[in-house]
Amino acid sequence: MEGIMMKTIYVNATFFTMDKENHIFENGMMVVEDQLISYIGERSDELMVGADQVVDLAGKWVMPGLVNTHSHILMTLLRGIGDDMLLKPWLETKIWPIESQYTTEIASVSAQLGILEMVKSGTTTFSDMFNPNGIDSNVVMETIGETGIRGAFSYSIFSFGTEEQQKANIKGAEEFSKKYKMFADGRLTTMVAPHSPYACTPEALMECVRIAKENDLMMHIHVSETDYEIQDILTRYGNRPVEHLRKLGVFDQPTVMAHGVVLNDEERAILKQYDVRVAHNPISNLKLGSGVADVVSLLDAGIIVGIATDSTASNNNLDMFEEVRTAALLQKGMYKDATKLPAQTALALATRVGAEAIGMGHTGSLEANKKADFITIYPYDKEHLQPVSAAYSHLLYAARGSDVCDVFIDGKTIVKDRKCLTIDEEKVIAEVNRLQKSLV
Ligand SMILES: CSC[C@H]1O[C@@H](n2cnc3c(O)ncnc32)[C@H](O)[C@@H]1O
Ligand SMILES: [Zn+2]
Repeated sequence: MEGIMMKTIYVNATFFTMDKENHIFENGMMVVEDQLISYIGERSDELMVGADQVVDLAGKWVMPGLVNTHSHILMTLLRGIGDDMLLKPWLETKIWPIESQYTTEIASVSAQLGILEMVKSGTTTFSDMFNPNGIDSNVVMETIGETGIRGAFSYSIFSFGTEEQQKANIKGAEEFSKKYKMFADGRLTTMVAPHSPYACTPEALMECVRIAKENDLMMHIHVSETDYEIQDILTRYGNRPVEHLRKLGVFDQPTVMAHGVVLNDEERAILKQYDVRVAHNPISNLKLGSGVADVVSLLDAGIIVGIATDSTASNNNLDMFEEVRTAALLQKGMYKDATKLPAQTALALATRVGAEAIGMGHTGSLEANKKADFITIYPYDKEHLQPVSAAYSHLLYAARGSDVCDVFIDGKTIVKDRKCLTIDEEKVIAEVNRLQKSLV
């Protein structure tokens, strides 16, 4: 079919566009030409002319695929390891020692399991950081490419080990970032990902800025996750993390900072000034006992915020429906004000705004000229989605990842009737269980 334009028309569904006006088209129509949406709106017989395929969605809800702005799919095999620990001992006594045993096979299978879980729960775009220690990242990237998902996959930089090892780490990150900047038909890209201000020296952070600048890449970094981190950076460098990174030039490049749990007004003003985006990981922050990010204040300050799961070792699932619901409920509870983070705003953070946060504004909403990345839910046979009349509310407050029926990315069917067409589900599950035994 190469070179031939395919025009597919989706009808008989309710379309939640998640565009800025939050249009909803009941019994609407969406036209997809190759990878792009060319029309979304009321049903029009005129536009049916020349269609290669008309798909009857039989009463389903259609919304843009969810956007997970901060994940670690290579850690999916670590689900259930290191529960009930604070971040520092969790990383230092559990996660990093286990990651030092990683092989390329473990990394690839973990990535497949993570993506399988993501797509089957409605995520079509993700932004990930991985620990490259001991693995062939080319193999992992090829594996990810085959799944059909969209996203950014970032080779992390840590200032650990000998000087030689640190140099090799930075060199590896630079080569990887360049090689895969435009990969898998443009679905996959890279960012430059220093782990954090506490795991990277100022010199390493400045090298990251250089790589990002020279290659026109975004930065992705864990920042201001815990009180401990604030004190640690203050003691080591005389400034809190945001000011420390600002001074080193990190925010001169478009940056996504994961967490932002511990921020003051002055820091929010800096983030706004430098257009730093925040990936909010509510469940991971709760589980690691880090706290609750003040999303309302971030949004009030005009900062772009996306929603994220972090890894299955601190979550412990990749269900973005659960994540965004938790995000909304936490702000209401924290402010003792039920009007905070209402359904439409929260869902926008998990779709269109999240996509913008990670520099992927070409996806995240159902609009003409955007990528055809969308998911369907059939509500009529699900008790928890009745009565169907309050659909918008249900998407935030009642829906689950397991409600997702079909997933389309770049106009291609990735999941059909809850079966992933690009990943051998049974094989991955068997391999995960075999490999996990070799790790612990
Ligand atoms: C930066 S590459 C991925 C690497 O980061 C570690 N990690 C996972 N979750 C967190 C978190 O919430 N804060 C800090 N570091 C985290 C883990 O070692 C991953 O492999
Ligand atoms: Zn993380």
